[in-house]
Amino acid sequence: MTKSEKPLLDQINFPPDLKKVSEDDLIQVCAELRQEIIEQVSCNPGHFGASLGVVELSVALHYVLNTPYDNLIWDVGHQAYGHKILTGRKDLFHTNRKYKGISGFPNRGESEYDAFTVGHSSTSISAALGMAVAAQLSDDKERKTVAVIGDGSMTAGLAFEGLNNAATNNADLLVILNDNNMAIDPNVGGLSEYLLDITTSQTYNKVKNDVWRFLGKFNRVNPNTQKLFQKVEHGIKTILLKQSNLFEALNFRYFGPVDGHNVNHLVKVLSDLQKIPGPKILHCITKKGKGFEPAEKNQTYWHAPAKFDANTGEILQKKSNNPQIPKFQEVFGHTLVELAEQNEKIVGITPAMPTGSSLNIMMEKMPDRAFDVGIAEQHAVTFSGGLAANGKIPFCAIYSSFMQRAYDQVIHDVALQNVDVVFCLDRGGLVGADGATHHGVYDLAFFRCIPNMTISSPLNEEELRNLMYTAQLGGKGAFSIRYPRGTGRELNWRKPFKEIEVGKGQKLKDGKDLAILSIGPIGMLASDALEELEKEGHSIAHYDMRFLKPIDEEILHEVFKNHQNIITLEDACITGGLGSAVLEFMSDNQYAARIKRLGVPDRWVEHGTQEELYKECGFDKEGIKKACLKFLE
Ligand SMILES: Cc1ncc(C[n+]2csc(CCOP(=O)(O)OP(=O)(O)O)c2C)c(N)n1
Ligand SMILES: CC(=O)[C@@H](O)[C@H](O)COP(=O)(O)O
Ligand SMILES: [Mg+2]
Repeated sequence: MTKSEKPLLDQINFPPDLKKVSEDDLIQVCAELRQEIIEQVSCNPGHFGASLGVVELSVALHYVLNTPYDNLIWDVGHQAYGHKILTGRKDLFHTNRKYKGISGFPNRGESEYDAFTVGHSSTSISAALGMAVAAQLSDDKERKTVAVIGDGSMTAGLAFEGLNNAATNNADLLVILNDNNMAIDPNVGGLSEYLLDITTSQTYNKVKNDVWRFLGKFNRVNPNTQKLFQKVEHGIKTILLKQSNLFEALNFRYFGPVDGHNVNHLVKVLSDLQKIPGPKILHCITKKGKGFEPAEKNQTYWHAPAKFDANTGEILQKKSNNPQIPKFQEVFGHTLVELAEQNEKIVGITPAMPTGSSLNIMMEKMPDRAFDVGIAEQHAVTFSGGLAANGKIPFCAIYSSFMQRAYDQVIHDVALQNVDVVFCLDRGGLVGADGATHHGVYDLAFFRCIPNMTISSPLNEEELRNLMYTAQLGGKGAFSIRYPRGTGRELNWRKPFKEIEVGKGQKLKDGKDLAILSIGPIGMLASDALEELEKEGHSIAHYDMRFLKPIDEEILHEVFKNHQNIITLEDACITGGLGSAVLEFMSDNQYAARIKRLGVPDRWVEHGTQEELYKECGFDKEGIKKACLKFLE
C-alpha cells in the first residue's frame, strides 16, 4: 500500500512538536492522523472505529495538556491509537498488537505518556481520581488529571463508584464523556437513553448555551471577579441544571454537549476548563468510525475489522483462517437457540458482548429471552442469580477475563444461593493480540475453590453442545463451561445431544510410557503431538478430563496406578488449575509420580498470535512433544 503524504504529522513525534503547530493547522493535523490510523490498521488489524472517533479529542488534549506531567487516562484504551502515534510510537505503530511489538492498549511499561495500563473498561474515573488526590496530597497544584471514558464504559458500576467518590472530594479532575451512542454493539440501557435525551433536548440545551455564554465572559475577567462569577455560575447551574442533569446532581460541574469533531472548539473548551477547579465533566458528542464511511455505517463490524483496503474499505481477509469451520462462539450461539426452543426456562445474558459472544443469534430469534445488560459483568451475574432464583435457567456468556470483575457475584449471588446458572466462559485461555489484560487464564484457578461449583471445558464442538445440554437439565448449581477464542476443527458439529455425566472425563488413547491429562480444546494439540510421537515408537496415554471440578477420580486412580510420568496440560495459569488439582490428588492419596505441569507460567504473557504465545509458554505441539521426550529420555 502506498502511504499518503503527511507533511505536518511527519514533523510530530511527541506532544511538544504538536504544540508548535498553529491552531489553524490543527484541522490538517487531524486529517493526517486519521489517515495514518486508517492506513496502519488496514494492513495490521486492530481496534479501529473508536480511535477514528477521538482523533480531534486526542489532538486537542495533547495540544492543551502538559503531558506526561498531566495525567491523561484513556478508558479501555482501544481508542488510544491517535494518542500512541502522537506520543513517540509513530514509527513503531506497524508493530501494534504483534508479538514483541507495542501493545494495543495504553501500558505504563511502554510509555510515560500512558498514565495507566488499561484494557478492561470503566477504570478511568477511579484511577484518575486516585492520581488527582495523590497530586493534591503532594501539594502538586499544577498537575491536571483527565479521564476519557466512552458512553458504553460509563454504564459499569465501577464508573459510578468513581463519580460518587469524586463528587465530594473536590480533587481537580476532568472527566470527558466521549459519547458516540455505541459500545461494540449499540449501547443499551437507561443511561444511554438519558445521554441521548440531554444531547437532543431543546430546553436543556438553551439553558446550557446560556451558561456557556456566561462562561465565555468568565475567562476574560480578572481573578477577583472570577471568584464572584464562579459563585454566580454555580448558582445558575445549581438552580437550572441540577434537577435536570444527572452529573450536576452528583456534584460534578457539567459542560456540553460539545461537538467532539471540532478540534479548534475543543482546544478552546479544554483551555477554559483548565481554569475551573474541582470535579467536572465535559460531554463530547462524536461518531464512532468518523471519517471512514464503511466504519461510520457498520460500527459494530469496524470496531475491530479484518485487513481491508484503505481506499475502498473492501475487506481483504476473512477474520478466520477456515471460514467453513465455525467458531466455538457460533456453536454456542446456535446451540443455545436450539436448547431454548426445547426448554422454555432458558434465558441468555451478555454484558455488552452480543456479537463477540454470539448471543446476538438468540437476541434476534428470541428478543424477550436474551438480554444485553451493558458493560456490567457484576450485574450480569447477579441478574442471572435472580432469574435462576425464580425458576429460569440463565446462560450467562462472559469473557473469562471480564469475569474477573464479577467474582464475588459468582460466589455470593449464584454458588451460595444454590441456583442453576450456566456460565458460558468465552475466551478461556490465551486470546492473542489483545494481550495480558484480556487473556482468560485465571478462571480455572479462581473457580476451583468455590464449593459446589461445576467447572468444565469441552475438547471440541460436540462436547460443547453436550455440556450445554447437560447443564440445562437443571439441579446442578453454578456450572461453568469454558471455551477459547476461535475455532475447533469440526465441520459436522450439529449432532444429536447426549447427556454427559458430571465429573466424568474420557480416555482418548491408551499408552504405557507416559500419561497426558488435558482439559479443553488445547487437548487437540496434545493429540497432534502424540500422533507424531506414536510414529516414533512412543506409547503415550491421553485423557480428556472435561471436568476440573468435580474431577474424575476414577481416571486419576487409573493414571497414578499405571504411570510414573504424568503431564498435565491446560490453556490456563499453572497455579491453581488442573496441574494443581492433580498434585493435590496425588498428595491426598499418597501416590508418587513425576508430574510436569504445562500451562501459562506464573508471569504476565503479552500479545502475539495464539500460536506464538502457546509456543512461548511451551505448550504448542512442539513444546508438548519436547516435554514428553524429556520424560521418555
Ligand atoms: C470490563 C470490560 N467489559 C467489556 C469489555 C469489552 N469492550 C471493549 S470496548 C467496549 C465498548 C466500549 O464502549 P465505549 O466505552 O462507548 O467506547 P467506544 O468503543 O464507543 O468508543 C466493550 C464492551 C471490556 N474491555 N472491559
Ligand atoms: C477492547 C476490547 O475489550 C474488545 O474490543 C476486545 O478486544 C474484543 O475481543 P474479541 O476480538 O476477542 O471479541
Ligand atoms: Mg461509545
